[in-house]
Amino acid sequence: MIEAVGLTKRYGPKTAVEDLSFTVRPGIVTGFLGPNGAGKSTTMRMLLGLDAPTAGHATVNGRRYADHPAPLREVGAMLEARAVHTGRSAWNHLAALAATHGLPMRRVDEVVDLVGLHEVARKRAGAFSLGMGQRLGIASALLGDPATVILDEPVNGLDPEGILWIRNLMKSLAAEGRTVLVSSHLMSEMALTAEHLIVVGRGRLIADTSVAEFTSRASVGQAVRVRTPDSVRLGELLREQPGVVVTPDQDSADVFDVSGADSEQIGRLAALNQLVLFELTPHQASLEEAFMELTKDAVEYQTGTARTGTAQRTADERVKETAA
Ligand SMILES: Nc1ncnc2c1ncn2[C@@H]1O[C@H](COP(=O)(O)OP(=O)(O)OP(=O)(O)O)[C@@H](O)[C@H]1O
Repeated sequence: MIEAVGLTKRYGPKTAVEDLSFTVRPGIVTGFLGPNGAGKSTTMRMLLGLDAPTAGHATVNGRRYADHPAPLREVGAMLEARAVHTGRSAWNHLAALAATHGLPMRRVDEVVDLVGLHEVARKRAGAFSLGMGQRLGIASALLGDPATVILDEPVNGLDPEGILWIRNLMKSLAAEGRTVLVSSHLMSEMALTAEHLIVVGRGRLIADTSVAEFTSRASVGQAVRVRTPDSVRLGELLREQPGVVVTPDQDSADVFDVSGADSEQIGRLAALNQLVLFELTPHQASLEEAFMELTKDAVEYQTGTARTGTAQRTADERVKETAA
């Protein structure tokens, strides 16, 4: 069990995390979700005692991380881009870690097998691919057989096979009764992996909800794809309507998505103003769109429609394909 109470972190005038309180329960995977810069890594660092909170506190199984006599047995963590670029072999790296923490050497072989690094365990870890590096990071996190596991963006940069492997690993760790907290900026990934979600934006709590609840709320949302040569004018008219959100398409100036108004309302508005329509297509808002809608005011470095852009969708689709 992880508990954060009023966690706050300021770097000079910059508030990275503000008054964040949440509980992470054992037995399920909890997704820690938020756009880039939302404060996920900073929060995780505070949970692990690597950053001192400006205010508030965090405990793991009732104690602050630093107060655990054998923290590696209590909490295993892999923080983002934690490079193990070293001349040591993977096995030696893990063995050194085990020796420092008084863990038995047989545990090194166990975790090497668990993460599928058996074949390359004696090779230099510095020459590892990103995926192998992630596996080694996870092996380090699991070395102490911890009751609590914290992983920062573990699927970043992985191929579909690696993503599937991490997803299944997290689920099995939770099924063993462990507390599993995993951060991501991809809603679709969390929908496939986590049961519960803690969503943050600009350092603040935006939602603390089950994935099922989030998904059912999100799938209610309808959007309409509009294609018109009068996109600027129609977009302006739609934005004047209460509750209507217009999202321009990245690839075509004639296309935009509308939520908060249905096809009939959009068609009538266009007719009233003598604007030409080429297409009106209702579609269900995807989970990713629902997440972006939820966090749209909390995105730190927004570049036009970048977060709805092609790269994001491609990653999203890849994850879905892997699940299929
Ligand atoms: N050491 C630091 N000094 C100053 N500002 C910092 C520091 N660490 C983080 N920040 C700022 O705090 C905010 C939260 O950063 P954090 O890395 O925790 O976000 P994140 O949700 O993990 O994002 P990402 O997914 O991009 O890693 C950002 O605005 C970041 O620039």
